[in-house]
Amino acid sequence: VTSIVVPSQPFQPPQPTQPTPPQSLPQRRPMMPRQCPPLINFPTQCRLMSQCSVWWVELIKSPQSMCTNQAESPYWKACCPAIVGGRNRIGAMSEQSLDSEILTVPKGELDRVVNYGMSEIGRISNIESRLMEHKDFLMPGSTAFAYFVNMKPSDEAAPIGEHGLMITRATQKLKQVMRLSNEAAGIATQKLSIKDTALGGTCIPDPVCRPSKYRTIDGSCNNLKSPVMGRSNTQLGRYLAPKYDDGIWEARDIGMPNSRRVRTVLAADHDNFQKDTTLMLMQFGQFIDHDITHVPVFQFPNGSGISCCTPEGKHLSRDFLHPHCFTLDILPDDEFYRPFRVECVNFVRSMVAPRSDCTFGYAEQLNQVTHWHDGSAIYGSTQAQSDLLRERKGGRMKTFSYQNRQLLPLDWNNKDCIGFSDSRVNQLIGLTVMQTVWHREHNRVAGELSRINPKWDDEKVFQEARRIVGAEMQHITYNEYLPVLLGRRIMEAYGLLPRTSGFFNGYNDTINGNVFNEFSTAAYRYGHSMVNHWFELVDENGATYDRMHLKDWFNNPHPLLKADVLDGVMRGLTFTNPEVADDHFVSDLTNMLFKTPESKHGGDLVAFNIWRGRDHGLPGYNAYRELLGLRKAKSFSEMNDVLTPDVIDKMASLYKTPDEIDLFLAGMAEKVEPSSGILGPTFLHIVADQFARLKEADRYFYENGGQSGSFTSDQLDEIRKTSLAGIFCLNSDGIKNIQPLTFRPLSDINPRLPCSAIPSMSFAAWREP
Ligand code: HEM
Repeated sequence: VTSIVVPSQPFQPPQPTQPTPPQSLPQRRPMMPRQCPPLINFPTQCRLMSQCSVWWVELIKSPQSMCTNQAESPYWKACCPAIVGGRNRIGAMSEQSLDSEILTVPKGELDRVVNYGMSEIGRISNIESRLMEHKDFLMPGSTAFAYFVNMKPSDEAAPIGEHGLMITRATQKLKQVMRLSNEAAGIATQKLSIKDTALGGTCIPDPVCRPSKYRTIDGSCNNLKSPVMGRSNTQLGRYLAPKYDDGIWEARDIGMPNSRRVRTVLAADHDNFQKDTTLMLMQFGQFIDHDITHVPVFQFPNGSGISCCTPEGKHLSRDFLHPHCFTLDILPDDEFYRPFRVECVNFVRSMVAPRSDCTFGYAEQLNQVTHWHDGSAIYGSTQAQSDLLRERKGGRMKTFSYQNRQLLPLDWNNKDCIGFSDSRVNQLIGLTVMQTVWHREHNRVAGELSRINPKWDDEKVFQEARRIVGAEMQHITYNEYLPVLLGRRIMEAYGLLPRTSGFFNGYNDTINGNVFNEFSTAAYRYGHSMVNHWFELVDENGATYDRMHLKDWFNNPHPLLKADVLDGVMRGLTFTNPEVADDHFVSDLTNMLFKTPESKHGGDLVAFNIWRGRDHGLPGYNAYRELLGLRKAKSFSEMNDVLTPDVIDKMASLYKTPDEIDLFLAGMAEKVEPSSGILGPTFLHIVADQFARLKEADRYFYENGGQSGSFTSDQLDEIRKTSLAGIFCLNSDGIKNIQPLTFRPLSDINPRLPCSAIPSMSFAAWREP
């Protein structure tokens, strides 16, 4: 199946769309062909550079394919083939079907276990009162507190997590009273509904869906047959059933090697730069991750963070340990932590969600943001969050105006940027820059819409602007970002390539559009490996004038008050190469994560990723090899198809059997095939499949035709002119030059150009008579 279709028309020179601007393009201009040459035997047309981004690998070898002609159009262009189609994906991973025995449980017994589950909340609350008296909560200023801020449940998530916990505890009791095997306890119990029990009130009611051109804020009513699909505060999906120690929720821990040790042996800090991408790939990747997934951890009822270790990094006595602690042990031979005498690192278990089908069964983790790629990182994932972010004038979002620059609104203490759209917004400067730029883009679009449609009220302008901004984000993701991450071959196989024209008609309401646990807890954390030691601040001439070391700037957005920082960071992201996505990570993340000015050391994000995988019961790497059609390894050496002998030897020194190997680091260590983007096969397929779900299962996907939220074809053609470079030109403080493809480094085909050579959409197609 191919989605590349030969255009039936011979090459037509493009029609000028705008008058020629006064700015001139760089002197070293590639050749301008009179007729577009074929590219790997496909006929081509002269298109905007951003619309040729999936052909980067070929274009870079074929500079004669550049076709910018200022007499016709001010924009930077290349000759590349048309892409139409994008249906019938052949690459597909499916959820494991769970066959199980039928359980018959007398009603009285069910009621008893349900009461037990409910009483657990009271028991935990008693423990919590004692711990609060003992001051076992996290204090601002500590690394553990800074970590907690990024993992904090929203007001809406906290009670739902409590519901999930009651059901999980009831299932654990059911296992005990019925003497069930691990498998039966986690899987067969899913045939038992909780609807007619005292926990029935925790079942997620189906919302009443009205036909609408706009997405709901909480993501519900996207799939009309399954209106809760993708809603915020619902469970993650899974490809494979979990391997919890008790089959239900006990973390996968028995007999497993220490996760910090796994990290230090397998993943050293070692700089190696990915030459054909920019650090923007890392930063955009994190931003869209925050749009689709955020699993919070448990907290105290008053919103304080749970402390699982003493402030000096020692273990608490059992009497003072919160039941949701899953502390990370530091072994005595740990070279980094030993001088600080740290033995214990704070780690709290992820919140669990009631199962969407309202049954007993193994625990599923809670996603507190909408699963859809819908801009929820800008707009919030609940009505209350959205309400707090809106200005209620002209369809705008609130801003904090500082020296005539529009920044993100401040939090209650007037200290940091507000976290209603996403509580992780202050985590690092690059992310706050990204959030700010997209926030501004909303207000820019709202301004343009109000200008051409002065009769529209605040609500209409807000919803239309949100719809357009969501579409722009999706377009950049599928058109510019994913092709770099996955490569064109996998993009084609999974039907991910965006079309050059026309609608996508592959909406499928039978596909589960939720984010999957394997994606959020392992595969999509690939981006942690691409993080650099610092953010460079670069000026308009391309010179680096400052560096912000990651370890010194966690959770500190204040530099953005300085006039040149937003643009400086943005330019830095487009100028710098990231670290290679592999099994190496910078020490700023592996020893210094969330270090505060008061502390000398921080946490280890890679050890946390491994630990989180066990908290979520993710099966081992070998199970995913089998799922993806690689050979299930009986011995370590059988993994030599995708792992190097060095990695295999290290794994054999840590794990007893191949089945134990944690998914995250094995996925990162896999060899990358040429033409398969930047990920090894396991993560490549998990990520591709997730983005295929987010496309095909999303009724509001921007390219869809024939749906209530579909754009007109004229509008869609305008959205297709959007590029990340264009978004930066329009929303920076004063960026004047940028390369057209910001995920790719500067080159002859991707030079720094004046912003006037980067197109942006016109709003005429939104004008209402
Ligand atoms: C300096 C940059 C970054 C920092 C400091 C950071 C930090 C974190 C932290 C603390 C967590 C939670 C760990 C836990 O489970 O306990 C996390 C989760 C995650 N990170 Fe990152 N991250 C960074 C960049 C990225 C990038 C570039 C990507 C992807 C391209 C990414 C993807 C993810 C994903 C998918 C999760 C899981 C989110 C969830 O489901 O809750 N991160 N990150």
